[in-house]
Amino acid sequence: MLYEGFGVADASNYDSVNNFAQLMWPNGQPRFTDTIHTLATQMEELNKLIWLMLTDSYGLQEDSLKMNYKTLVRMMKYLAPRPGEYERGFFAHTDKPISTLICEDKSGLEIEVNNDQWIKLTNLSPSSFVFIVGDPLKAWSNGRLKPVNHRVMMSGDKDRYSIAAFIIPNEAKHIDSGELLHAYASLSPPVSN
Ligand SMILES: O=C(O)CCC(=O)C(=O)O
Ligand SMILES: [Fe+2]
Repeated sequence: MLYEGFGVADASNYDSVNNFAQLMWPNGQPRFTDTIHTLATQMEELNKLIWLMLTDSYGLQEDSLKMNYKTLVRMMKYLAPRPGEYERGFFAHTDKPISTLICEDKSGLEIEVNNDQWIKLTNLSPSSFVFIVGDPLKAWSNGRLKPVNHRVMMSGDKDRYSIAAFIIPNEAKHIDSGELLHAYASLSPPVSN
């Protein structure tokens, strides 16, 4: 198997992580719970900060990007490919959550910049996080924010580990920029896709 991963739903909620841990380890696993909960809380904070930077860069109020969400943390492992091979670890896609933060221990994440032209994100420091715009942010921004197509490609002889925090809307809801369109009207035109 080249790829495996598991996710913890609502991971910034201590009880939710604890319930998950008790399913996996009936005697509890406080260290796991503390680690995942702390990680999720901090990744959620970082995400909030980036949302603030987005609204601020459009000259909008802080609360104009107001969506109820939960944070799902997923830990992933990609096995090294056969020697000399360049192998797909995760198919090309855009993210359905509002936004995603990813950190990786070894490069592998690639983004599509033009039709079928891929760039590998390299030289990320171990403490770097990649912010990925999800499909709902495209709707929210009326096409200005572009959900980037991304994938994971594996090479070399080391396995790769990554951790993602997915910011998932609480309920399926129709997102459009609605009354914000007026605020956007004075901004640059929407990005065409
Ligand atoms: O493992 C990664 O770095 C990316 C995974 C990913 O894009 C996803 O789970 O949506
Ligand atoms: Fe993704």
